Amino acid sequence: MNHSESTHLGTAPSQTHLQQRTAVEVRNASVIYQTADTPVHALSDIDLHIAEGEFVSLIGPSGCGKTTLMRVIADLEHISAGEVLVNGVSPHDARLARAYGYVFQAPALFPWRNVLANVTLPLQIQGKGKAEAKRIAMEHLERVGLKGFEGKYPWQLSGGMQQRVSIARALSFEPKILMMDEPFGALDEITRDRLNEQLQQLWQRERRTVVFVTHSIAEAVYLSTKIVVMSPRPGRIVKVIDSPLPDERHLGLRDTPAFMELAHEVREALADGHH
Ligand SMILES: Nc1ncnc2c1ncn2[C@@H]1O[C@H](COP(=O)(O)OP(=O)(O)OP(=O)(O)O)[C@@H](O)[C@H]1O
Repeated sequence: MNHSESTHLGTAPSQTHLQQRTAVEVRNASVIYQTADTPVHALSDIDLHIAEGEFVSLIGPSGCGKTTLMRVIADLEHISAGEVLVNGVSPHDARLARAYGYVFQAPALFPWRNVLANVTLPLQIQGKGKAEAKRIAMEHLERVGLKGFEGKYPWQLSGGMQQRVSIARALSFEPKILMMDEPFGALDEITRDRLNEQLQQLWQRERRTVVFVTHSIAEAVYLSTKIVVMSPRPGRIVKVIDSPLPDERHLGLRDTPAFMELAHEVREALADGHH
């Protein structure tokens, strides 16, 4: 297995202009969960570098530690060995500095609050005044295409719209890093395609660092500037692939040879991880 191998398939011209400041640095990190019977070695010797503004997907078989790696970066899980730095500080300090926005598989909205109140609540908890929280929330709801839906309740929205509310909520804090754990996994394929396209456009506009967990090769290839392929437990990085695709993407790109070639490379790396 070729641990942490980096392949450069060429660099899209616009990527050369990206700021290359480090967002996340993971060095030699391992995670062992202590359970009642045997310890579970979830991650082993992880080395990963994420530059500011990158869209990074973690892909691998079920149980390989994708969520664990994301949780380690986001200070939701402790490493058993190694080192993790986020914006040059520990994940804990990064969290205190409100570096993270989280979007999980289930939208986690309060059913008794309307869309606006779901987005304003954490802002108000953070100490923002009511009017300011509303202004920020409306701005972010508009960015995810939900202007006009602020008075609706979660049960009045489709799953895709609910997920867009949670994206607006995560972005309303202007987080440095957006952590997304299979955010579209529960949605039908057409909705998922649309949200992929919208997320790509959002990333285009804001160039925020994104760490994205997915099972889907197509999703990872379509969205990412960097694809991190992981092996079954204990989770290791099999390959890190820097995408040669242009930064600006439309869904039609999926039918191009360059897209298919990259998807093939990811599939091969996933298969290698099983050996
Ligand atoms: N709190 C915990 N205690 C014990 N074992 C755990 C704990 N959390 C995760 N694990 C185990 O660690 C391994 C990695 O889990 P993790 O959820 O990170 O994988 P994953 O790649 O995100 O999986 P999936 O794709 O199915 O969501 C799994 O074998 C899981 O059962």
